[in-house]
Amino acid sequence: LLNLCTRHANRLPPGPTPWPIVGNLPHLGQSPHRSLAALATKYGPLIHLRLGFIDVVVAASASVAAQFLKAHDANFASRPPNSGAKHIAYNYNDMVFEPYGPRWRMLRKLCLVHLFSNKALNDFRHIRQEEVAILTRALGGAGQSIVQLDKLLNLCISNALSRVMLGKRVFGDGSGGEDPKADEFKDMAAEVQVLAGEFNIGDFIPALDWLDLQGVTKKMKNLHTRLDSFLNTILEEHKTGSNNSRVSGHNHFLSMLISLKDDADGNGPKLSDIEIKALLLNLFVAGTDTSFNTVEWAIAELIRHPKILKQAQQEIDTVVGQDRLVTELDISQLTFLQAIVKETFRLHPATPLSLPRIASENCEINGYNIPKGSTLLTHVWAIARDPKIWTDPLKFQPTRFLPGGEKPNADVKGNDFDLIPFGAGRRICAGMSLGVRMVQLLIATLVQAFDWELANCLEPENLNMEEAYGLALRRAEPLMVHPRPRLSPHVYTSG
Ligand code: HEM
Repeated sequence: LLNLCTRHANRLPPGPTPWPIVGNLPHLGQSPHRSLAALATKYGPLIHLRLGFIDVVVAASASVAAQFLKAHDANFASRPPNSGAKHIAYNYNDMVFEPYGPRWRMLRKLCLVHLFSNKALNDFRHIRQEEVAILTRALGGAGQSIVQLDKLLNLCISNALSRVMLGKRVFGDGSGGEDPKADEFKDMAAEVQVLAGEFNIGDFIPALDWLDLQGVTKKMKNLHTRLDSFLNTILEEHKTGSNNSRVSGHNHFLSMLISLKDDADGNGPKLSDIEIKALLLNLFVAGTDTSFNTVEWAIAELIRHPKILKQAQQEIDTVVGQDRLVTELDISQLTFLQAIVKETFRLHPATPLSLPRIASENCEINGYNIPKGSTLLTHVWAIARDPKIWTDPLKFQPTRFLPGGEKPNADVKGNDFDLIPFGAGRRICAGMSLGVRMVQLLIATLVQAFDWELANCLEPENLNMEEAYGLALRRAEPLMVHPRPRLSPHVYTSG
């Protein structure tokens, strides 16, 4: 019996047979999230792969994810070493890749208190609403021109974030027009997501790291230089007081970070310039792409489902009317709209494989051995499409979240493992509260204020809904649209 138990506990989860040296890297293909989902269908919801010399386990069902992120969360509270953290995120001097411990806790607390607590979110609500109103004016004034929605969404979200973090807009003058600097930043943030999502061979076969076979390291270093120069300008402006924005003041996140002092025993949260830049980088990169991709996917789905769009517009018209824009305070009354947001998070989760975690110690999950040092990938995307949990999982069907539907009480906040777009456990998305508010407000406003037509007379059923894999799951083709205003004209000109 003892023998049997020992053998059982030493067994790795099932998975495809690894090739020599490269292991299962060739199994990942162009869309690793889809390949891993297919492997989970074949081998079961807990699979093991060997990527180069690294053990990787994939949690592809709600119950397996709960085993890792609830029952064994303490053992998976850090992230594995990777070239993105080294070359882009200031050699692990950031928060996203900081190992679980006192410094990580300190950074998270700073963000929670100053950015993401209910108080902070309420204090800065007017900023989000002002930026969304600016976006609405820009879209309302588009006339016959074609709008690339993700660009304007990025501008809006980046400015809402930067007004809170830096006391000013980073892009544009607030008139809602396009800005080449914003385009450049958007491209850089998108590149971070693509490069960070790459399975870089050097991360898995250390002996090959120096060869940089895919050219990823070179691209990362180059990108880092550009991002660093962007962040240096921001930091210098603040230090020399040349921040001449109309909305500057000193009551913002960066001024607080700069003014932190050591406590008496020198252990206080004093941050170096590098640590400050790394944290700003984390927040901008993690906060912009995730949010605007989600909103872009939602509008694409609503264009393909005009009845659902109409129903959502009717709900908002009833609660808010057509003479003012919807606000964050209205959202609690918009149950159908909330269901649309949940359905978008389900079908198009911003980070399909979440962010990786690492096993600090050996542990046993579902009777399988998970070796110390294994990378855990939580397959948020596959869980949200699991046919054992969801009826017609590929259908965009917000009613599933309404009373009488299959999941009337599901929440996206890490409590219900069937739907974990923000991850779960100790390391759950730090900016979830802001992300949810921003995405809800943006989708509600775009639904309320416009009817949507696709550019070039494209029929909704022909809209390309393919994904482009990255750490954040973008649309393969950006959504090109004509927004048609549907509210009283003064709504698009006032404010
Ligand atoms: C649609 C919106 C968003 C989605 C779907 C999303 C998703 C995620 C996910 C899945 C993780 C990994 C969680 C885990 O390991 O279990 C994460 C981490 C993180 N997110 Fe988000 N996120 C969003 C918005 C934001 C925003 C707005 C911010 C900040 C401005 C942000 C900042 C972060 C940070 C700092 C981490 C790392 C947390 C840590 O390691 O302790 N995210 N996010």
